[in-house]
Amino acid sequence: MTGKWIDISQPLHNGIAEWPGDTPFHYEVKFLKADTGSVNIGQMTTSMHTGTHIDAPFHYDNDGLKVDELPIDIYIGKARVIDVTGLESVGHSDLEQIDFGGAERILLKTLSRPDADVFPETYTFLRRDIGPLLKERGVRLLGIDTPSVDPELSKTLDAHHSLHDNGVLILENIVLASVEPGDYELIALPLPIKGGDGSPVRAVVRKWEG
Ligand SMILES: N[C@@H](CC(=O)c1ccccc1NC=O)C(=O)O
Ligand SMILES: [Zn+2]
Ligand SMILES: [Zn+2]
Repeated sequence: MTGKWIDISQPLHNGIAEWPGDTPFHYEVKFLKADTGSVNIGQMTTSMHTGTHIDAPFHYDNDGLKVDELPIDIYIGKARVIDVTGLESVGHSDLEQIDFGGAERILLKTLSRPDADVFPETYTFLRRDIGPLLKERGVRLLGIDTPSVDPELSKTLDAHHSLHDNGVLILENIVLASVEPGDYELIALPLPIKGGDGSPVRAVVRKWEG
């Protein structure tokens, strides 16, 4: 018996918090069935970095890969959820003693972003020494339950670059409040947006039955 799928995505709705200054998420039914005679047709406006999403390296590197160029196998497979609650930041020294179990994907549970509708004043961020450790352990995807792997006011995006320089892709704004540490199967596929700097994803996990 395989476990139930758990949705770890932030529901997208008018009122979800965008990155400060960025495009707000908006969805509306633009054409009503009453008017078209046959169908309701919705329209959505969004930043690529609102809600649960992946960053394409092009987001922070003009020469980086775009969404449609990323390998999809990164976003499907075994992932280990690691509890890092209570830490102001996470780096090499916080993770070096932790067993990743050979997982190519790790999901960090910080619980530092309690409400998807409010952009947090502070949240747990990653330090620049994290990339080499993850590479050494064979990690290819880092997921986190915060709006960014870097602090809000960072202009140098040290954590984004440290991960990128070490071949680790990034998944942000996942919801891990009801997910216990352990091994899971993850699916978090980006949309094939040509030239995209990122993409919303529907992220789901279920307990790994290895
Ligand atoms: N790095 C964040 C987003 C980000 O930094 C951002 C998003 C929209 C508008 C401005 C942003 N950063 C500005 O310095 C992310 O990856 O989602
Ligand atoms: Zn992003
Ligand atoms: Zn990011």
